[in-house]
Amino acid sequence: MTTPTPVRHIVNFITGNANKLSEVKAILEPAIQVESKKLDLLEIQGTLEEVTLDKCRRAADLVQGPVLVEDTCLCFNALNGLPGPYIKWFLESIGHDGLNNLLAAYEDKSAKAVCTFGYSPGPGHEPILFQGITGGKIVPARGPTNFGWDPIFEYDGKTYAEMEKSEKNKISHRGRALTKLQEWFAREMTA
Ligand SMILES: O=P(O)(O)OP(=O)(O)OP(=O)(O)OC[C@H]1O[C@@H](n2cnc3c(O)ncnc32)[C@H](O)[C@@H]1O
Ligand SMILES: [Mg+2]
Repeated sequence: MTTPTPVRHIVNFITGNANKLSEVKAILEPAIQVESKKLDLLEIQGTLEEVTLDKCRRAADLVQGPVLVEDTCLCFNALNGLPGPYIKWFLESIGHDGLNNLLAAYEDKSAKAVCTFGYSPGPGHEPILFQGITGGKIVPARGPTNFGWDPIFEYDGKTYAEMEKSEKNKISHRGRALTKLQEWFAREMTA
């Protein structure tokens, strides 16, 4: 009897964010090889799922092939989930201090980091979504400031920015979403 040769999967991750790319590579490789195209995709307004579905369809049309995309949200519970998918613009406009100040009037500083990946086999196919959520709280910035809102999101006593990369990837919104993607790839692509 011959043992089946393991299939090596390749994904084309479309993103304009180098930090996301390096985390995705660290988590998926070598089992899934991550290639990438740097494109800033237009993002619609809507629910977390709608934003990623549209981003994924748009990416598949642009590259005319299989694609992986991802949209990240930071949802403040006291604000019923805002800034949510608009976190990038809030962060760029008001920074870490401003984001903390948004919660000044509330006792509840809890937040959810939500990562939604969309995978499409190509144009015309409905994307498949993989979502990961990590609960934490918003705190005054601590740690290196090289990736987005990492310094103000605290999980289990440490901000994401204070963690080793491998430590963050184990418990992060992105790590959790990618565990689901890995399980799906292992199931679907070997069937
Ligand atoms: O091209 P894309 O993949 O869309 O990359 P982006 O940087 O535009 O990313 P999003 O649209 O998903 O916006 C999410 C915002 O949150 C930031 N962000 C994403 N993941 C993060 C993480 O794990 N830790 C801290 N900040 C993060 C990111 O820098 C953006 O400002
Ligand atoms: Mg974006």
